[in-house]
Amino acid sequence: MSTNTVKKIACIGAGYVGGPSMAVIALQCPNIEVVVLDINEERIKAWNSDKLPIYEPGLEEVVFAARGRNLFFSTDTTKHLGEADVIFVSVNTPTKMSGIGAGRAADLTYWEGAARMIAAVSKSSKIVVEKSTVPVKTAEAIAKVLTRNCVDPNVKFEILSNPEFLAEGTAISDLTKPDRVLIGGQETPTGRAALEKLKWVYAHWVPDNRILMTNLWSAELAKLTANAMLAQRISSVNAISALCEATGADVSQVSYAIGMDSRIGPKFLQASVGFGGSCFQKDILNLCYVCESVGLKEVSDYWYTVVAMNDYQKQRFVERVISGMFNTVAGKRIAIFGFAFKKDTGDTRETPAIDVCRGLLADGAKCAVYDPQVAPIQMFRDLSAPKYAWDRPHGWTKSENHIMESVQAVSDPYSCAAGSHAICVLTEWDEFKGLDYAKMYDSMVKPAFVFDGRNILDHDALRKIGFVVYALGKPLDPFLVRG
Ligand SMILES: NC(=O)c1ccc[n+]([C@@H]2O[C@H](COP(=O)([O-])OP(=O)(O)OC[C@H]3O[C@@H](n4cnc5c(N)ncnc54)[C@H](O)[C@@H]3O)[C@@H](O)[C@H]2O)c1
Ligand SMILES: O=c1ccn([C@@H]2O[C@H](COP(=O)(O)OP(=O)(O)O[C@H]3O[C@H](CO)[C@@H](O)[C@H](O)[C@H]3O)[C@@H](O)[C@H]2O)c(=O)[nH]1
Repeated sequence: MSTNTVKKIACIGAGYVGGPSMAVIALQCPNIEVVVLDINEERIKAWNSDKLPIYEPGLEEVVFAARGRNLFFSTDTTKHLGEADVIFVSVNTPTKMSGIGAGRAADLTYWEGAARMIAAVSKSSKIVVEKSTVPVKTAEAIAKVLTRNCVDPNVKFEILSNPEFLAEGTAISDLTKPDRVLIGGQETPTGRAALEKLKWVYAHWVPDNRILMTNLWSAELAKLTANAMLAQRISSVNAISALCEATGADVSQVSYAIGMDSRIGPKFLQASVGFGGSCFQKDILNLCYVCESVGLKEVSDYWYTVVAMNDYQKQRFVERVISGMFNTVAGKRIAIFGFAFKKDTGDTRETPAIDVCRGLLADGAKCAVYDPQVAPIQMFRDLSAPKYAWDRPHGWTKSENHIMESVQAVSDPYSCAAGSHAICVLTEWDEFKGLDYAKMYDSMVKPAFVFDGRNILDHDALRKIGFVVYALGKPLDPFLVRG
């Protein structure tokens, strides 16, 4: 038998990363027992039910195939952490809300809690794998927590960094056919042995040349850098979208033209109302904070502009809506099409829809929101939560009355548009492309506006119906240009 054999894997954190990534490992490695653990009992209950706690194309098939065979979801951390030889930690690493580094630094409370749990129950040596996105050098801190808290001095911990690059909405295909799997470890004999063990797990389905092995700090930093560079592309094209509107250029044509340059490439050049999601902003702020803490203020300032440009883009969109509608939206019903941060997910973390709705509500609008995957309770929570409160297991539940009064969650797009002055497209759901806009037009207040924050609709067809159309980064409709 190979010395690399892993018999049991446990994962702390049954969220968007822990759930899907462990399900794929279980499916691909039927001889390894995989147990996903969480402190959130409701979440574990949902993972064990027919209605999984997250929506992700292809996820049900994978979970239903492996669950009960070699994939388990549990809250019994003591038993399963004690038995596992490899432990992934995939807990949330939110932005700090208070204290030193508030608003930028990563809050490692959950990570430290997980490390203390591992130390308390470990009676045999373990490989502990950082799956969460963490600041560079976290492995060093975690090693100290583990070794100083473990009751048995013979127990050894080897820490690996194995950041996750999946994107929501495509998680299962990203996990099944990853561009690369990155594993960082210590450059010592025991570190190299641990690297080989984890590589052995992935080698069940990932080709050898796609499994990269680096030192710990490179792996930790590569994750933050990948997200920073992806977000930077979006902020760059969004910056150009503003210039397009001012000059009559068309951002889709500009993106296409530059994307044909093989050095630039065509992906991630889609102008939008702004990037959202739980990772980009958090990880850039985290990167900025790491830079600052080692005295690299200029480097920090450089990356910070990516977030600042994203905030500008969301604000710019709100201002376009308000100025287009005769400088006021007070008392006007605005149909919001899409609340999730991207299509094919029900996730609303840091979705640009939150900032756009808040901006419109602040000007007195009434927002009617339709999203095929987002539950109304989630929308209300998001619109009333303080910044960064969402990324905590026992999150924010308070809803402010004035938000409840001005926001309506609607279960179909036609009722959402009826009686509205404008439709704002904030998520690129495919179903929005095939709707009967002529029917909607007839039910709306005139002039009826469409503000397409994703550039997914047929703008010429909408204009023919009679809509005044704003398309992000495209030549402005004369109606919207102030005389
Ligand atoms: N969401 C993504 O697409 C994505 C992709 C790559 C990396 N990441 C990173 O992965 C990490 C996890 O992200 P996520 O989206 O899965 O978060 P999530 O909030 O969906 O899941 C984290 C889970 O950890 C649980 N948890 C926290 N502390 C715990 C503890 N001590 N014991 C047991 N469970 C605990 C929480 O209850 C929660 O269910 C973050 O660092 C994130 O930046 C996320
Ligand atoms: O050209 C583009 C591409 C994306 N977006 C927006 O950018 C955000 C993020 O999209 P995406 O990156 O596809 O989804 P995430 O699930 O946030 O995945 C990112 O963040 C994850 C968490 O770290 C990483 O693992 C992934 O590699 C990285 O793509 C969304 O609001 C998108 O609508 C654009 O506006 N224009």
